[in-house]
Amino acid sequence: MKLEEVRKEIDQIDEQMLNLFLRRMDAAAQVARIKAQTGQPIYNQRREQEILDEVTKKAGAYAAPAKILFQTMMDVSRALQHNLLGGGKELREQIEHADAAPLRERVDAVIACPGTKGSFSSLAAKNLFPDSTLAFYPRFYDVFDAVKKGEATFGVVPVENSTAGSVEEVYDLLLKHRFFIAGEEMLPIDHCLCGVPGATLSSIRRIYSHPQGLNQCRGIIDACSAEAVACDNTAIAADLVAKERDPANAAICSAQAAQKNGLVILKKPAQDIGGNTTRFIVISRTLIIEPEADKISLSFSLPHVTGSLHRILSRFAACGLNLTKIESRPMENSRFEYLFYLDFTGSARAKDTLSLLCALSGDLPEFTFLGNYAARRESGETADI
Ligand SMILES: C=C(O[C@@H]1C=C(C(=O)O)C=C[C@H]1O)C(=O)O
Repeated sequence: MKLEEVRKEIDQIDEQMLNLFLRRMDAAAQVARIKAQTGQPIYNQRREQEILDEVTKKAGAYAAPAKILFQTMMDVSRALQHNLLGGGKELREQIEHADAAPLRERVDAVIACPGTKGSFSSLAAKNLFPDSTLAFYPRFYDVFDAVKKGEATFGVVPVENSTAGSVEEVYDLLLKHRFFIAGEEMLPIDHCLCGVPGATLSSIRRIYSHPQGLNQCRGIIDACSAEAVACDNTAIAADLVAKERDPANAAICSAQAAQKNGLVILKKPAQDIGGNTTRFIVISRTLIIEPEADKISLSFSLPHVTGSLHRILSRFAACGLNLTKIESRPMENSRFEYLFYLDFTGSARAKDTLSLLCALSGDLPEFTFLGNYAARRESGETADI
């Protein structure tokens, strides 16, 4: 057979398959109506397993791909049923009625930042909320606590750095509190190695910073043969070095934090890799979706079943949503089970995306919609505060 002939055959098969797929979806819609009358849940694991066992048995050499095909068909059949029965109604209402007032205009807001004046998070906060009041808390934990208690309207915390990777503690706190993400900021991070007046590169024996700062500046720590000492925050490290007045101590922090504490800069930039950038998020107890929101964050857990993550991701891809970040964190009180955290490009107000989110909220264990906000593609200026 010639290529053209085989392709003709494939076209015919596709047409038949498409018709059968449409019939299958119509049948699933009928099942949904019956389930609504009888009060049965949409998901029937036993029935799906029976179908998959049968497919695997009959598909011979193509058992594995046939299984993927049928699993995907059942995923979309369930999604259709969730939508027909108004699944994720609460989420739909929450998204449709979300507050859309821009962050920049919230002049009465109090913004919780980790560290003290000059911390990188506070520089990011100043860019996001130029006219709001900043309140400082020692640790990321305390920032989340301040937002929880209502002491602060929002919190600004770092989530990832281009050199050192994710700030895992922040992901864990986010997944524990299930706060919304209302915005993000990216800052170029230029670290300084600084000490008290009189300190030199050769007098340094201990270098204080947040673990992220230490990880971004391994080269200079090794060059000084110094001990790396972890602190809650880079600006707190600067404060500590200033108070101890020991020329053997140095801090890795922003130039602003060095200046505020009267420290002298021994090396700038102190980081190993050029273009060092950190991404920060705004955490909020209430859902805020600014009009230009184009990034969606969510989390869920998954059963340890072959292909379960792939199947979810393929549903996002089918909706035209591009995955920009995935993180898995161990779940509390369970061994080697994970919560997945995902960022996608997209607007939750777009019809198809909203339907997908609502279907997933009914389908996935521990599903949480974490927000829809304006993605930053370029780094903001490092503000002076
Ligand atoms: C269609 C049904 O609903 C769901 C979808 C299934 C499918 O697409 O085959 C199977 C079981 C259910 O999880 C059903 O219950 O039959």
